[in-house]
Amino acid sequence: MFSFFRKKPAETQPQTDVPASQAEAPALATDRVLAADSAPAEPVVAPAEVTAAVAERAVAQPQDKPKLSWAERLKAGLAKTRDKLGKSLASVFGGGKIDEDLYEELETVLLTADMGVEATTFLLDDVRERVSLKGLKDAQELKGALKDSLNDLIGPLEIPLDVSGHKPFILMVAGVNGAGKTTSIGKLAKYFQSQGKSVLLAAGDTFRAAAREQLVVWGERNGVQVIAQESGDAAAVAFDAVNAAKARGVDVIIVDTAGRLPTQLHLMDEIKKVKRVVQKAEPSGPHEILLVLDANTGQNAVSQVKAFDDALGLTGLVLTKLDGTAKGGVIAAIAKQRPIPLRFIGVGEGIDDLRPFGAREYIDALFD
Ligand SMILES: Nc1nc2c(ncn2[C@@H]2O[C@H](COP(=O)(O)OP(=O)(O)OP(=O)(O)O)[C@@H](O)[C@H]2O)c(=O)[nH]1
Repeated sequence: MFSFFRKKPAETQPQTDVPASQAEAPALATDRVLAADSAPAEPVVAPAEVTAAVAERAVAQPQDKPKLSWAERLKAGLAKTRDKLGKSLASVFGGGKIDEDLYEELETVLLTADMGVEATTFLLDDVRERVSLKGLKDAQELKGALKDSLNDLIGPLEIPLDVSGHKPFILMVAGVNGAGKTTSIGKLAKYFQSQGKSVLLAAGDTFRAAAREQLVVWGERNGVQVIAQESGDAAAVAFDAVNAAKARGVDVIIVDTAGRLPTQLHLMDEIKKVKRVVQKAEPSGPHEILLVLDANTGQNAVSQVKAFDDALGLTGLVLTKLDGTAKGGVIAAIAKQRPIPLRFIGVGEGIDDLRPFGAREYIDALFD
């Protein structure tokens, strides 16, 4: 489980403004938890398995490792993709003249980096055009042309999320099981807090008790308000949370939802209902519907984007776990087939390892 949700030894526990009684009893589940800023009226002790799961996942974040810059972490995170892509490209760009054999080699490399057929065809055509326009002759000059083509393709996905237009700004998070939704929400909450925004989380993953407890405990320890219900449906949690956020003047509300596959039609109906109910609580919302994708799924991520977009009308994407995969090229496939803004990318388990997507820095980390 994600490191900042894991329990750490006592001496490394972070200081928080949560009362000691709460901090020492993180495994309390409440009928309705108004974490951090108000004590629950009648707390109920969580079942043993939930308690154990929470203890396992709870809190902790100061990292003992030396702090690397984002550019360094991005580069380290993309090592696997770079290794695969870079090594193969090195042989393509290695020397010699630009000819059909070389384009064929390039095509294979792009396909194996999970860019997909459409993006690969686009990139090859675009590179050919650049080569003839600039009169390039040498294979070594191809690298710059490819980087520029890739930038033209994925650059339009770089549209940062601006939460200043609404108060509360309602952000709904969707994705398949285990994509990294709950952990990304923790990272996003910290990210918005660091921008001086107040954040409220709606623990709308009502299928997995541990996911709810995970958010509640994490919220308590980090001064982030969490709305959760021990039972009930996700839509009800979202409705309550939006109203609470309005009443409390919160800047950003993030609604977690349970993982689901696009083929599970009843669950897709359920998440559509969450959206409709959010709209009942606040007609202008949700202001952002984010799909969290696990980069390891490669081309399957594109199918997920299409299916969730058709069902919900996505406004943004989060691509996690780029650090554990050689399939980083999937961004190009998404850009070609369903270009939805890629708001954030995740390259590790640390709280700071999720950042806004920057096309140029991504390409540089991939090639250099
Ligand atoms: N290496 C790495 N691991 C990550 C990243 N983001 C999330 N994870 C891990 O992915 C696993 C699943 O994350 P969760 O947040 O529980 O996923 P989820 O989508 O909420 O899961 P469900 O609630 O079951 O749908 C955890 O072990 C996280 O630590 C990342 O960018 N890099």
